[in-house]
Amino acid sequence: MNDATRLPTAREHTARLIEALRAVEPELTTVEHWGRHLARVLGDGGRVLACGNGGSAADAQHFTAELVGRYRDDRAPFSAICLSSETSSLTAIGNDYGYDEVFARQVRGHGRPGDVLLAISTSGTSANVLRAAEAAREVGVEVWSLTGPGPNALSERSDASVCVDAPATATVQEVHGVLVHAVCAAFDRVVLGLDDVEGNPTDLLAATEDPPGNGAVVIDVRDKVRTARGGAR
Ligand SMILES: O=C(CO)[C@@H](O)[C@H](O)[C@H](O)[C@H](O)COP(=O)(O)O
Ligand SMILES: [Zn+2]
Repeated sequence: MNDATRLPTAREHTARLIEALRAVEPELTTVEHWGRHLARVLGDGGRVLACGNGGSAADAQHFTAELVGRYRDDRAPFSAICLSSETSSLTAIGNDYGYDEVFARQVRGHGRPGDVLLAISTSGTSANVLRAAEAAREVGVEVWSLTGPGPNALSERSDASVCVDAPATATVQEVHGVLVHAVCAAFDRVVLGLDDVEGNPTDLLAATEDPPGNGAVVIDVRDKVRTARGGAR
């Protein structure tokens, strides 16, 4: 059996993962930004949607569960829906409109301007995920994607994306899992007012990273964050 068809040993598998994690390091500022931006969107009553197929469906579901439940520390729940977990919607839409529409139709149903869609695809070419990204942009939902090597069709349909440059689907999925947790940690650092990696208190106002003049949103976030912290002022 030649090297292309041979399945890696556990040691080789782990070595490939370490290499892929090193390669994705320049993208970590993007996922930190996503976490901080989500704190503003969800704190203001917005919503995040997530979707993917197979292992990426599991990643999408894992992500939304961290936000509705909790990542590490206790806090208020936030609105996050995994479109791949809605079995009755998935089967009905798939049956009535075709599998390519299963996520897009849900995006049109749940998404509101300013919301975020996290679209996950290792190939970056799955038709139902591409349709979801297109539908999101049509209704004013921001599209972030986690993909394999890029650029690809999904990254080209996204407002921002992190493309993991690894040849194996399994490795890409494993790196996506790390990135999902990194987004959640950045989100919680803002919501819970925890120190950032340099030991500086995370400043909620700075975290919005929006130009001045959007005061109402910031105030709303502060209220939600106070609730998230259990009402402490
Ligand atoms: O988990 C795995 C492979 O590790 C599979 O279930 C894999 O997710 C499926 O083949 C998906 O259909 C792949 O879709 P995508 O990541 O290319 O969008
Ligand atoms: Zn898998």
